[in-house]
Amino acid sequence: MAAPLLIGTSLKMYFGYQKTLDWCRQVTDIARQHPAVTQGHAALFIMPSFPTLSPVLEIVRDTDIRIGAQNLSDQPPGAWTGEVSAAMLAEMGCRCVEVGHAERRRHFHEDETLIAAKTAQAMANGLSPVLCVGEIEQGDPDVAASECIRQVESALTDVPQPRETDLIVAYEPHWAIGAPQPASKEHISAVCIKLQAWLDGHGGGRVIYGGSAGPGLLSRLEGSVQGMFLGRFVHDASAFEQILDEVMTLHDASR
Ligand SMILES: O=C[C@H](O)COP(=O)(O)O
Repeated sequence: MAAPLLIGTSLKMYFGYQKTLDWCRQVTDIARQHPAVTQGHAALFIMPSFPTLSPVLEIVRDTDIRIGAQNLSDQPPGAWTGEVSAAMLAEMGCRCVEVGHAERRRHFHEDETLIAAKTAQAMANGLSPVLCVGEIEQGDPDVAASECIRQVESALTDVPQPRETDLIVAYEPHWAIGAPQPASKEHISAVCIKLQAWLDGHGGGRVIYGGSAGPGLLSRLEGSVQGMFLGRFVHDASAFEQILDEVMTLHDASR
């Protein structure tokens, strides 16, 4: 059977505590009964804010939904006030963690050295990095693909080979994040196919797309991505169900 499509979301800092738990319960209820999930065609991950990780882990306890943090420290446990270690996230039951998101690069000045250290910390503790890469300005997809490959290579600098932890690469063109619509399907496909080919030759990993993604996009991408990294357009949890319906339709069409 083909690997399940990865359908994940970061809730960023949009929701409060109670709304996060309510939303996660809704999505978990959808996942429990949706054939795309129960038949193994979709694998879900959710990245809520730090204070909600523990109750959200409890909400998804009897499912295979992966929970991850939106950030981690680049350091092992120690005197780093206000930071959260990869070791603690793994101990809690997190299975993935976001690294290198455009908002952290832009607003928190995270540079490539820091992103490489965070990626290495994640992997050393068995957390799959959801490594976000993408070009800043809209332009030629070949140039964008080269830039993304360069960013992935840089992020993996400190990771020992062969890699022992799964890598998820989220292609998120900065200009398409928080926009009215995603990048064009031609642009996304051209970049993701090149990025995936590079990963296939360099230790593996799976490319998903994020940036104003919502219902309908996965179908339009016709197999050129291995999943979606969703934001605002799944804040209504029913959108998650629509995307899982698409996964099922794609699966049925491929038989
Ligand atoms: O983490 C998710 C991405 O940055 C996409 O967010 P967005 O779909 O709200 O643009």
